[in-house]
Amino acid sequence: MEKLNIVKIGGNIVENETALSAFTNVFANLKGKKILVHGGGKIASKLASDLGIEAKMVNGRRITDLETLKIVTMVYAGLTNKSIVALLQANHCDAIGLSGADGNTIRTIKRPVKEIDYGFAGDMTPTSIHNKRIQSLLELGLCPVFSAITHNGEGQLLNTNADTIASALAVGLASNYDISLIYCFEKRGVLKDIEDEGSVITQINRTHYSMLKEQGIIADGMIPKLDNAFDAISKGVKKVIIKHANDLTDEQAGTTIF
Ligand SMILES: Nc1ncnc2c1ncn2[C@@H]1O[C@H](COP(=O)(O)OP(=O)(O)O)[C@@H](O)[C@H]1O
Ligand SMILES: CC(=O)N[C@@H](CCC(=O)OP(=O)(O)O)C(=O)O
Repeated sequence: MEKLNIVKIGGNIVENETALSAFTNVFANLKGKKILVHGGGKIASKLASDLGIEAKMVNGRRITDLETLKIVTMVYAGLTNKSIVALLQANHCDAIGLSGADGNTIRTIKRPVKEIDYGFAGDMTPTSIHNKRIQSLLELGLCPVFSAITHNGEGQLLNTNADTIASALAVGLASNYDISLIYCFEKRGVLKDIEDEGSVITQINRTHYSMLKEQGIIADGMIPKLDNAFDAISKGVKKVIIKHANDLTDEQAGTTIF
């Protein structure tokens, strides 16, 4: 099977001009078929605060009311997505920026209200990913760049966690490609001690993860990231790695999920 790299970059890289420029340069030069997924949560929270709207997060997920949905759509599917595409184009990577509504590439359902009402948050279903459409973009030689905005097929935009989008794309395309799913962020990998960049856990399985979560060593945004990573591995994705954005091409770097 042909190889496909699906790379996700987090908010700390996206909001840092120098880091983003260095990352897009390296990503643009990756050989073969590739997809980029980006977050931008920090920029959205800052803009919301500037506009007098308080960002509300529960378990690493944003509560997305109607006003917040407008902000995240402007930030993720607008400025952030187009800036990244322009940087990739400047590096001779033929990128095309997408929300899930574009080409109906990712259709989600509004998260049902249980104990918490997450508002306009979109959840994946087994048929969310339009693999044929995405495959045809890849066959055209384009590099799809996905923002964290999806749609429900009935005119409603929805906010979907970017780690989840990357994992769902990898699972959805796993029958067509030999996939490496790479989560890039601002640390060297999953760390035993969050203050020590030298304490990278090189390999992690579910049992080890549960133990470290119980001990509070793995916390915050790393929990949904690892949940998505294990979900991908259990559903046929060959390789899932969490690493520093500067280490994208370093095969030895980061934490491998198994
Ligand atoms: N054991 C750990 N190792 C590395 N990062 C961790 C760990 N526990 C918690 N974290 C936190 O998880 C964050 C990554 O999640 P998140 O902020 O959602 O990143 P992103 O925007 O890249 O998806 C890191 O910035 C770090 O603060
Ligand atoms: C529903 C939900 O939580 N969506 C995320 C989407 C952006 C994201 O995932 O950004 P990072 O990768 O930078 O965290 C949010 O609005 O924060």
